[in-house]
Amino acid sequence: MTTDTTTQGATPDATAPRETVLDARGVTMRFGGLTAVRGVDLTVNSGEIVGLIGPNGAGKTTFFNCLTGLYIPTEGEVRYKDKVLPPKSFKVTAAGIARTFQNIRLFANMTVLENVLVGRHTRTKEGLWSALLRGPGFHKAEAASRERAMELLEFVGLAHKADHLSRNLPYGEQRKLEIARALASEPGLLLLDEPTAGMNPQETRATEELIFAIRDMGIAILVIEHDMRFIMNLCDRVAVLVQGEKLIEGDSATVQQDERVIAAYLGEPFEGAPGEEEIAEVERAEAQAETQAETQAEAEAGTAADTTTDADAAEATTDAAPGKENDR
Ligand SMILES: Nc1ncnc2c1ncn2[C@@H]1O[C@H](COP(=O)(O)OP(=O)(O)OP(=O)(O)O)[C@@H](O)[C@H]1O
Repeated sequence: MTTDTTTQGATPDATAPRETVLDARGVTMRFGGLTAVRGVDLTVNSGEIVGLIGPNGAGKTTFFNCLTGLYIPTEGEVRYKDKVLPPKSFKVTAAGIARTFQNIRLFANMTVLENVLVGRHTRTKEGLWSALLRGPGFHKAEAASRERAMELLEFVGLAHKADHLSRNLPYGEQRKLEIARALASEPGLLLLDEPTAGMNPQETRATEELIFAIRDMGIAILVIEHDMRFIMNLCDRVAVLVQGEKLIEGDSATVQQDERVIAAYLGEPFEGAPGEEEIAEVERAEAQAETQAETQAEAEAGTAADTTTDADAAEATTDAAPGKENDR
């Protein structure tokens, strides 16, 4: 990777004026009877890396989908730089929000470079006729797009694989390519859905550095992740979703120490919890087996003691038998 690895979790210039990049208010998403997201407010400011965490099924991806026009929220409003977002994903991308997906969505049979070029289409002005006629305007725009795409591949460390088919990249590099493709739309806000899923510790560390470098380019970031160490090290602010609702929001230390967050992650035993009865049954059976084993051990020890006594007694009897010495 060619990014500057000296960057840290704190924003580069804390005194720089902050602009609200994303402003989600009262976002609710219902699927029939299920409320996946309920009244969630969240802001992301320029220069910030904000984390969104929560247990499985908490509604994190659904919330992302509401922000990016994949879902139209049942209630609430999402603004990007003070403009209400249109409910269409390509328009949201054009407005300035790019994203990656939890399940990588690359064009498997396209090259690495082509995948990034696809990501640029919202920023190219050449229309259909220009493309069909392939005039000078088209060639100029195409050359500029390729140049920018190569810069982005250089940035994520994949320039040397520009001609490889994306399906042949190792998993960690596919995630990097997804990020390069998202950056190709020149976003002001990048949403990352589990960017380190399936990565080894080295790849995770490299991704952390890459995200800091993206932030330093002036792109605000909202990231979903299950790796707590990664998120706490990376983020200026963390919001916690539990069962569709925002439980708490704050800096890493505040969130990490919050007992409700710990309980939501580790789980607290509660009356009638699934499996409680089974656990109790296993414990009873184990206790019973232990008692039986102890009783048996005692019984065996007792028998052994009896046998020893009998033997000793027999020996004593033999020793005491008259004429014994004479028999030897
Ligand atoms: N399209 C859909 N139709 C019906 N229910 C859905 C849909 N999408 C998500 N859900 C439900 O909404 C809830 C929240 O799911 P979501 O995927 O947003 O959670 P998550 O926090 O991203 O989970 P994970 O960490 O496992 O990815 C879940 O109960 C899920 O089954």
